[in-house]
Amino acid sequence: MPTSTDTDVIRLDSLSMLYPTKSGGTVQALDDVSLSVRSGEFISIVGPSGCGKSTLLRIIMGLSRQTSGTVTFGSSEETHRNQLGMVFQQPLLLPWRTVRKNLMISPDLHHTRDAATLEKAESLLVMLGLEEFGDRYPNELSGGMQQRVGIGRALMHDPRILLMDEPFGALDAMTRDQMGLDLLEIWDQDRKTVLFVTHSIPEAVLLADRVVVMTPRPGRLADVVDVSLPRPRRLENINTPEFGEIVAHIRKLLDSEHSAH
Ligand SMILES: Nc1ncnc2c1ncn2[C@@H]1O[C@H](COP(=O)(O)OP(=O)(O)OP(=O)(O)O)[C@@H](O)[C@H]1O
Repeated sequence: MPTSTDTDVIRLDSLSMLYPTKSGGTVQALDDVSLSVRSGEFISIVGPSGCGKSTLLRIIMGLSRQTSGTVTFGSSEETHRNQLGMVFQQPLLLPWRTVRKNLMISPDLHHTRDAATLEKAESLLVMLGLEEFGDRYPNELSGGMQQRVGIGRALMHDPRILLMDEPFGALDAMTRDQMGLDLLEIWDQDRKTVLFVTHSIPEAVLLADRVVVMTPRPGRLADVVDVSLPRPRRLENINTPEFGEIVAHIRKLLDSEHSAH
């Protein structure tokens, strides 16, 4: 059981997930995952392919229902969904809508378009460095810019918690590094709580306060590693011995879990 405090925004208690298979059996994706996430924390989640990282975010988001265990938001389980924003690996933009109108998808769907939501979209365009591109269509943007729109869309309703599932996985290495730093800048403005899934250990360490390391399927928590490097973080941090030590420690954890299976 995780130790809970007043500032916890998400608490996972003994989460397990079994998926039914077509042959009538089951696949266990998660096994007894417990974690407390504090308000404003940036948590990265790493683990081998198929260990249940996406499943974990989908359960928190409410897109999947766990087989057992509980997810608690703040002090209650209710009305949490509008506190959550999710960013996927593919930004899933509507190609026939401009950038501005892609940001407005949710207000348009929920008939909440008003002066405040339009103003929010404009301020996000500025924050994301896309003010020149509001009237452009997704196919006129680079991959990094498209992903920025995806992040903007998740931020439209000002969620307290941002769930990010390999958001930079489809980007080239340089764009990816820059996007990580941009994300930290956005995060620094109002310190949302972030859960960030990635396959890159250096990216996980560069961004996070803590890195959750998962075992191969069924995903359990191998360890939760503190990253006490000073902020603001910069790419130069990657070359420091402290950074290298944390990365090596996580790599070792993943390797030992891999060989134990
Ligand atoms: N809807 C589903 N039905 C059946 N099995 C599923 C379903 N979704 C995921 N799984 C299985 O559950 C396990 C965990 O999948 P999940 O996508 O959560 O892993 P992941 O860690 O995010 O993987 P990756 O890093 O490759 O994206 C996998 O074995 C996968 O095949």
